[in-house]
Amino acid sequence: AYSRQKRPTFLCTFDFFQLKVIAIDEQLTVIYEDNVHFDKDLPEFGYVFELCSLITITLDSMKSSGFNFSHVRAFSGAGQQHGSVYWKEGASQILKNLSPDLPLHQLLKACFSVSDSPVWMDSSTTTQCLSLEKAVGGAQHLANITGSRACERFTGNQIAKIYSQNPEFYMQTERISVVSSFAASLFLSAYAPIDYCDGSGMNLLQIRDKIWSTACLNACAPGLEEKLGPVVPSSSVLGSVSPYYIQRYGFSPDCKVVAFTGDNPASLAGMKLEEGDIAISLGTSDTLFLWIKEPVPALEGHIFCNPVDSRAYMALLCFKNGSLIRERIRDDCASGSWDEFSKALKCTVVGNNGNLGFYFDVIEITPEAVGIHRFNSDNNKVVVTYLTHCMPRTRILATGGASYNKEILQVLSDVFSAPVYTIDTANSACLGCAYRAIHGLVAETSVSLGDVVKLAPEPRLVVTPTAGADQVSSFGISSFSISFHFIFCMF
Ligand SMILES: Nc1ncnc2c1ncn2[C@@H]1O[C@H](COP(=O)(O)OP(=O)(O)O)[C@@H](O)[C@H]1O
Ligand SMILES: O=C(CO)[C@@H](O)[C@H](O)COP(=O)(O)O
Repeated sequence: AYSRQKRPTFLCTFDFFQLKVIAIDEQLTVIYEDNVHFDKDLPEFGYVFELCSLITITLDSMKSSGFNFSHVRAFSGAGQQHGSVYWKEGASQILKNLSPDLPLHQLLKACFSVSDSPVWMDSSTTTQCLSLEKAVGGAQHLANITGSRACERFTGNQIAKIYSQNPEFYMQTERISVVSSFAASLFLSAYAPIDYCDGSGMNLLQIRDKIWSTACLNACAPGLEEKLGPVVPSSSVLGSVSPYYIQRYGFSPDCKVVAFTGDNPASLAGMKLEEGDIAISLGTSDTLFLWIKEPVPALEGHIFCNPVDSRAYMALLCFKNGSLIRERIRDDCASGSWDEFSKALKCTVVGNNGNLGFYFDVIEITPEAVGIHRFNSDNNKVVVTYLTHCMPRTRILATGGASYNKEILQVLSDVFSAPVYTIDTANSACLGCAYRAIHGLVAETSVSLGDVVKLAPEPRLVVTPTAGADQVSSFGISSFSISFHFIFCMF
């Protein structure tokens, strides 16, 4: 099916639970899409190797389905933000000499100095966060430099913890990648630089100057700049795909690898976000993000460099208790069925007669809170202020696994009093990387991503606010972030 003249651009996204792949042709039409999950397909492996295994499984399966890799002009990818991978001394030599007869996870066995690579869900670095903020003159000052106050999951603090608890592992490390640059390194068979956008999820990058902050690096671990390598614009062509993929899968030697980035930044590209839009990704985490022109870092939320336009920025709020909570509630209250879950939502009146609950099974990031907090309509504990954040023209662009659920999108629409749109795939990060791959080929000529993808399908309207929803007083809530939780807790 893929041997037609059109040359597909191929991309993948990675996190530590699943790998997704999408290929698009020159008309920006999706011609291949697949997901591989760890738990189903790889129960016997552990961690970073699992990601390598997923890449092999996915590419092998594309090959056996007849996918013509020789037509791929460029690809890019995305990975969960903040996670880190520690390459052991000598790993770059092993990477350079991969035998195409063997799968990646077998070839890279001796390559890692830390076997349990930290992922974004890790919250065990409070000590390191406090010390980083102190070292640079306080939380707001750190936010002014790096876009965020010190966050437990951010890579700099994770590195600082590894250095303080296992200095020998740190010393044996020749390179530290984030998940996205790790995956790009596999395709280049050489260490890939970190892109500006994922670099700004580390508490280490000066987001205005786009250089590592010496003060932050020094506060985390010695010799860190060398282990991190350079940072590059997110649209950079990093090089050509390595001989391993040419020989094993038939990629063209001209196929370019465009810098990989974070999953949320890639979704921003995939959803073709416009000013005034709010994107909401309902994946494992729930995230809300916007395209912004000027960074105004605060103590809540994050400002990242924009993955599409190096002069702009991206604001993001991340909520840890996302799909995993919805799954728990589905299992507790809806017999484990999304259909039952949706029916329950559908027959709940807008505003749930003033009953509401906040469900933080694990310590939440935004806000820092834990436990289950439910309030009935007589309870005064919820501070009432109406949402004022949506402009009349605001569109909510929803993505991620839970955006398949129309009833959840209806609640979203009612809470924000704004129409909710989706794109044809919930894998917007994947699609965004395909767009970024094409853009990478022309980015140096100052063509914008918007120009490259202007023919791509526009987001589709799925739901509009229920009449009167904006008048329901129980929707009065104290902050934007609380509102975001509230929408999932109505039944
Ligand atoms: N019909 C549905 N209704 C609500 N949630 C769903 C539905 N289908 C899938 N999900 C949720 O989507 C999540 C996966 O979303 P996805 O965007 O693929 O995750 P990730 O953030 O890891 O890339 C699952 O954890 C699951 O709970
Ligand atoms: O930490 C963040 C954003 O700051 C998360 O959004 C991660 O980027 C991973 O998200 P999931 O794919 O697990 O939802």
